[in-house]
Amino acid sequence: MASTAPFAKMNGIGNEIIVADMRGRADQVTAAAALALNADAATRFDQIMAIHDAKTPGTAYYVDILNSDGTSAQACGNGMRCVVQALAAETGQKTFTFETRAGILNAREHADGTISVDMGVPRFGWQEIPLAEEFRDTRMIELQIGPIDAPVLHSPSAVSMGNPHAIFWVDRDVWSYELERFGPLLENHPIFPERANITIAQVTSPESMIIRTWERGAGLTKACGSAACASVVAAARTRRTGRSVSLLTPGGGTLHVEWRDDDHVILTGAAEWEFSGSFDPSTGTWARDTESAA
Ligand SMILES: N[C@H](CCC[C@H](N)C(=O)O)C(=O)O
Repeated sequence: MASTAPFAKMNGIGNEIIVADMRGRADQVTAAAALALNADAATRFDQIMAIHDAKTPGTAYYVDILNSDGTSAQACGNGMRCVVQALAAETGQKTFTFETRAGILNAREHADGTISVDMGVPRFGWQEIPLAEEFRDTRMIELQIGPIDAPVLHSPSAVSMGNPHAIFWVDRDVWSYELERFGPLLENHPIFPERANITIAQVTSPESMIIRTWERGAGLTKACGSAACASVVAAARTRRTGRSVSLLTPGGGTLHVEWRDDDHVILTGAAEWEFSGSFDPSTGTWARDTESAA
């Protein structure tokens, strides 16, 4: 059995996150450990954020991201806020430079406790998202679900925030769509060779929208930060909103996204610690710290 690693169960406005401290060790959190942790109600999660020693000079840590089905993700905005809160509490530092599969990423904890993550620049090319076939204009791609002559969802915008996203624009209440039924079909649609995170978005003003996301590799979640970023970028690109938007998410929490003039997308919101423990990164066997809150 490998030695155990400390972890914190946290959430980013309801997005269930495990922050795993893998610093000073060479092993990785395995897919088997992810599946085991997710199978236990106490540690059920959407993403594991595994903090490793830095690989690249100029960065403080490398963060490896696993979905609850054991697959890897390039980006996780809500999870990054949890990582920042955990490291800020430990070190007293407020700003961090991380590396993820999607590249270098800066983040900052503000005086009010909210955290902003620079999610980098969005990509719109069909090969970059990626899509399986050429679409010159990814503001609206041909894809629909439901009856052929009366589709329930159709013509999404596609965006990469380091990870693939499709945003379906809806006029009705986002809760009136059976995302739990359509999500898996769309996530695995052949148009998305690396699968995709599927969001339905209702624009309520030039500065606000309501979103629900079916996450690739995790299913329905209470919030998805990279989907919030993708939604705002896609809405601004299609003139549905401006570039600074508040998003209401299914858990009831709000995220703020700003698509800056320098093309970077900044995600801001809260993060919350729930309890701490230690776990075996190869098997997922875990125990709660005795001094940890309930
Ligand atoms: N919850 C995450 C997104 C995880 C994305 C993941 N499901 C994937 O791309 O496979 C967030 O806050 O950005």
